[in-house]
Amino acid sequence: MAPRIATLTLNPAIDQTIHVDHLVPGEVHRALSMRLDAGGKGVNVASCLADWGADVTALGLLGADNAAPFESLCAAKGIADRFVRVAGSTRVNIKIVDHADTTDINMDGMAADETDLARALAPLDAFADDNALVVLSGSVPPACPPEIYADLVSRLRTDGARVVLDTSGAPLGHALSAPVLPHVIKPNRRELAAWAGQPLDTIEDVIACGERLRARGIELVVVSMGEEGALFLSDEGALLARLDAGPLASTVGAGDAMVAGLVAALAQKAPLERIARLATAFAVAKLGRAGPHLPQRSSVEALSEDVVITPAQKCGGVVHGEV
Ligand SMILES: Nc1ncnc2c1ncn2[C@@H]1O[C@H](COP(=O)(O)OP(=O)(O)O)[C@@H](O)[C@H]1O
Ligand SMILES: O=P(O)(O)OC[C@H]1O[C@](O)(COP(=O)(O)O)[C@@H](O)[C@@H]1O
Repeated sequence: MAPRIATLTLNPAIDQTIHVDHLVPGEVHRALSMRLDAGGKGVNVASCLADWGADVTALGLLGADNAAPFESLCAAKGIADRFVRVAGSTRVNIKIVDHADTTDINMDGMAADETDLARALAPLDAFADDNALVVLSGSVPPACPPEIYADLVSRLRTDGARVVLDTSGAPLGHALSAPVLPHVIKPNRRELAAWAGQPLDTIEDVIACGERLRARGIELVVVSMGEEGALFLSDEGALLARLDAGPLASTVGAGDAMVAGLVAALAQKAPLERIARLATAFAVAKLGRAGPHLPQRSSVEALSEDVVITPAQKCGGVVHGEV
């Protein structure tokens, strides 16, 4: 039986993407176009999984004053909307896209009190069992304890659920030093370096750091590295996966699409190479589109066949760090 999939987004965002020709700090710009997308990490993961054809339940907190884009997204894609509405507005994050880069300006978000958080998490109690796959994604709202993911991982794993974690900063630090660890993590290289407290300049550095985490008991460590691709580390080995992207519509949400792809593969109990292919195909497919959307499933499958997989031994060798 296919696992039931839920995403948790405690700090969602409406992404306001503004296209300009050439961004110059300090200058006045004329926008070429603007769009608004319901976003935030778990929302994007749910959206890509729904495009893939998976049944997915989205949990978290939404500001009641501007919940409409999230409601439309869930309705359009058949995502089960279990978000709790709270007084106020969900943050708006600014994404400035020019000919070369995407510049992100992310807000803190609405403060959430204990009652809000308890209400947002309550549906997980009924959801989490040994056939559940739960994705915990993104930053946490102001005033939310940074240990929240560490505590949740323990609670979900006690109930038998498999847990994928994609966060950064203090919430990641707490989750990685807790006694009970997530099954899967997907930091990007910068987030992993911040956790390690040292630069990870080479692929060997990234592998060594990922292997330290695996040695502590995380089953699958995926480190995304932008256009360099991503590293996938499990007890099946270490793979580097990469695919040239076509014209980039927006890099926002590429990491979330990658998480969606690895969840899609985990739901199929796929081996490591298939996980790496599908996760990379999801990410690259998303890069061609603005907003957290994928093309039809057959196109994503076709991309997955084109992904270039290199055993990590060939790109530097597996390094086993200290526990
Ligand atoms: N310019 C690019 N060319 C090819 N693949 C890319 C590019 N940018 C991102 N990707 C793919 O998307 C994945 C996630 O992107 P990344 O920027 O590392 O994540 P995040 O959004 O979490 O920072 C990468 O591992 C890679 O597979
Ligand atoms: O929760 P955070 O870390 O503040 O990030 C939120 C932002 O990240 C996104 O989820 C995109 O994330 P990725 O580009 O890492 O996939 C945006 O939709 C959102 O604005």
